[in-house]
Amino acid sequence: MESKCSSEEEAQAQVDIWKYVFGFTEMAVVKCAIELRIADVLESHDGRPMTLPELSSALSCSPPILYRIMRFLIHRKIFKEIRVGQESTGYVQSPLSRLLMKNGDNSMVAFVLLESSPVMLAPWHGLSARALATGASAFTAAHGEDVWRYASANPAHNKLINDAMACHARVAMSAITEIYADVFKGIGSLVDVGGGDGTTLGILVKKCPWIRGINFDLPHVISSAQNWDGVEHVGGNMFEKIPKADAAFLMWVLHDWGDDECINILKKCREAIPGDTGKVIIAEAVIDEGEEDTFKDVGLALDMVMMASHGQRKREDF
Ligand SMILES: C[S@@+](CC[C@H](N)C(=O)[O-])C[C@H]1O[C@@H](n2cnc3c(N)ncnc32)[C@H](O)[C@@H]1O
Ligand SMILES: O=c1cc(-c2ccc(O)cc2)oc2c(O)c(O)ccc12
Repeated sequence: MESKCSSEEEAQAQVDIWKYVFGFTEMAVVKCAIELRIADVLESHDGRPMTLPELSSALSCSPPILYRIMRFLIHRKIFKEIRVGQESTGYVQSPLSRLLMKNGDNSMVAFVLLESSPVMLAPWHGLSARALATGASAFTAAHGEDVWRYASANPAHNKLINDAMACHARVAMSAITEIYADVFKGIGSLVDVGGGDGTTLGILVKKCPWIRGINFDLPHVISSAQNWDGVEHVGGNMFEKIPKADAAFLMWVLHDWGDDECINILKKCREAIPGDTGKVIIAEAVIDEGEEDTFKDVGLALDMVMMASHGQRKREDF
């Protein structure tokens, strides 16, 4: 059956296609804003607007180039421009630009730097080859080894991953401990399997001080993890043995793996917890096919990241 488009739809398509033609510019310019520390400098101006000469001098940037960068970011509502006196305008922060401050609350800087790193971008060029073949992930095709092996041999990339995961952990754990507080009642010890740098458990133990935390991850991740009160770090391989605890927690781990590997991880969790009272708590992004939820775009993008990086798909799809 032929589907007819209205002339308005066709006109809109002529506009929309440019979003994809120039899609990469958003990530690139946001990364540039982070590197220049635009949000940090504006924040240190005590909420007062900064004019172009003031901002370019504080950042040691060329004013005409900074003007164009700011025009782009303001159009996308990342920063705001307000009137200063009769003649001039100045730049100020927005809720979005505050997430681009290096040490801001809920900073997403580390996540942007991971996703825009050359190591992460290379596999995207092999996505169609991945769809046509049944072998390794696009990451392995691009770099010759899987993400975790690559990270263990490249400390700078390992840090990018762990810092990015910590960004997500801070946001996710503040919501999880608020909304699902009851899940953690009565748990004496909890092992976070693939827990990264321990941020997740650091936050959990602070909110639920009756829990003794065991942060379990690959040895190269544990060797650079930070210290957290009430959290012990253990290095190892979750496919071999997971430290014993009353409960096992898995966040953003199962979606990295295929079905057979997930079954093996879950079996190892089963061996680590008490047979009668043990709990396995799983925190994952869910794509709900039926409903339009606020984070649907993010979930679908994350699914593509899984496909490019690990070769997996979100499990609830099938
Ligand atoms: C996507 S990250 C999630 C980190 C953390 N759970 C979070 O949500 O912030 C997956 C973690 O699994 C860890 N991992 C991968 N293979 C592992 C293995 N065989 N044994 C233990 N941890 C592993 C990685 O090092 C990484 O820290
Ligand atoms: O957003 C990501 C990114 C990665 C990732 C990190 C480093 C690489 O060299 C490739 C991919 O991995 C993720 C992941 O495993 C996950 O569970 C969620 C998000 C991401």
